[in-house]
Amino acid sequence: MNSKKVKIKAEYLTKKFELLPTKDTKNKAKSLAGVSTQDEQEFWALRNVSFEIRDGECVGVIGLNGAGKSTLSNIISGQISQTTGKVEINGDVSIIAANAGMQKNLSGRENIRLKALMMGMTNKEIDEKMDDIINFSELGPFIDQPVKTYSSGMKAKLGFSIMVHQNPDIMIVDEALSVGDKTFVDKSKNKMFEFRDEGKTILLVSHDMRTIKEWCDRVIWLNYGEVKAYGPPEKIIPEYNKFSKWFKKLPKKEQKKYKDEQRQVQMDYSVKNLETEVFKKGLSMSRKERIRVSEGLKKNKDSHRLSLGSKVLVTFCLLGFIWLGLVSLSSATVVESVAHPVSFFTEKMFKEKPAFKKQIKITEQKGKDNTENSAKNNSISVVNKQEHKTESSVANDTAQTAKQDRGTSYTVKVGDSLGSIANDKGLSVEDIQSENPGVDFSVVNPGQKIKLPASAREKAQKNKKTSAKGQAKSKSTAASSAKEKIEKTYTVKTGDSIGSIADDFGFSVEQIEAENPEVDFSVINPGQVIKLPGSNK
Ligand SMILES: Nc1ncnc2c1ncn2[C@@H]1O[C@H](COP(=O)(O)OP(=O)(O)OP(=O)(O)O)[C@@H](O)[C@H]1O
Repeated sequence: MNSKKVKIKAEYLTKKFELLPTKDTKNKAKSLAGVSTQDEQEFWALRNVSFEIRDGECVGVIGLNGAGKSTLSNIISGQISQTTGKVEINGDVSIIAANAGMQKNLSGRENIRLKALMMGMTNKEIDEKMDDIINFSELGPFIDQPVKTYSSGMKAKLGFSIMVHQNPDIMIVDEALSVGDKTFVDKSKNKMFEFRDEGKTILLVSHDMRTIKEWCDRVIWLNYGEVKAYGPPEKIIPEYNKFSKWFKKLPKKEQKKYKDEQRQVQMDYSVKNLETEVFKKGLSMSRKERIRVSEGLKKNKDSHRLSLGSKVLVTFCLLGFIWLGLVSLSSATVVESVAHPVSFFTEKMFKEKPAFKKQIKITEQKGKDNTENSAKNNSISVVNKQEHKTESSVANDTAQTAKQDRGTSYTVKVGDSLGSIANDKGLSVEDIQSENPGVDFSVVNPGQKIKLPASAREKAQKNKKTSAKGQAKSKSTAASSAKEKIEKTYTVKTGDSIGSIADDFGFSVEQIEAENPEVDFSVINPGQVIKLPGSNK
């Protein structure tokens, strides 16, 4: 038995991608919401992948383009999640792949800090290592340029420098060294040998069989998402080379046919197939083991899909927002709309909001005021304005009454009694009682709905309007007498003369002189107060 500690253990791993045939935004939106579309096609990039990697091992991952190598390294580094199965990782993982985890708009230096912080290093530790990382990367002044301006070799240099200085337990190198220049690759290889000698675990994804042979203790050969073989390089590499030769020798048409058939198998795959494969191989499994495996196969769902619970929650929130929107546009309150949804939709939703209605009424009234005012003299306009203002408030009152009385009911509020309601509405207690024959009015409860007699209500509104007009009239009289009082004296302003004052107020000069016998009107000064006669000429 191998005494070395397991560093990576993968069991019955699968990875399913949804393929969308078009870039249709409708399809994209559906996919994000977790709704499957008819056009959607499943593609199993990994199928039933199981292996173990132990402490200090360097394992190579090989296979044709599209075999699933990067998908596997991304699952192990935690960048994407598997669809089914289990991955056990014991230690810190760092991945270097072309573009892996680089922020394109940040500079090389900023990316170093970001990746190091993500690995749990402190700013002080990063500052101490920053110069070493930059020197190792050989990027010189380009370290302060945005990564989006780097060549693929420069990105690989930066990624590799960051990784070796992070000193992780498990290193995943995905084709990153194939793009660097020879000097850098040699330097990086030496560094990786040092790591391997320190007993660290390395997963190396490569098409270069020489490097795989030179470095790896074991090799995983992936073929169209499946593990075709797993073993020592001296056994696996010749098998793979033989297969590669066979494939390359096929006529183009045959190559295409082979690829299409394999891809079709990847599209037709399902968890059911996986279960059949697993249990066929594991006929000798104990019942307990079968249950454990079965659970593992169901456990991980696609992370980009919403669970049923999340879908319900999202739908509920959306409906809630729509409901609140409708309530804000209607004449009902949220509580009313929830308590009486049917009447909310049939009666309240399509009625104008009272506040909106009130606004229109006031605007109309203002327009009326303006027309009337322009036709009358100033003193009358003051009074008229007061009267109209009062009528506006009657309009407001009426709108408010209409709001309360809309339909035929009134909702009892805290502190209401039958008497107070009757009083407020300008009705008699008997009016209300006769409109609600079955109701016991000895006790009225907040929230209780009572009917209001329609005719009496109109009467009440009329009464209210009349009394408001009466109030306006008396206010107008009061305003006139106030004006008379004000006009008994006049304070002389700059530019006034006895003649101009007499003209302005409709008196003769003699009348003013007679009212002010003590005043010498040959000179009058601004600020001087003079009496005005009691009546006009
Ligand atoms: N996000 C995705 N959506 C749909 N299909 C995907 C996605 N990512 C990868 N695939 C598909 O999964 C399969 C495996 O891809 P992967 O990149 O793992 O292959 P690979 O072995 O690393 O290839 P290469 O040697 O060319 O790098 C491919 O057929 C690829 O088209």
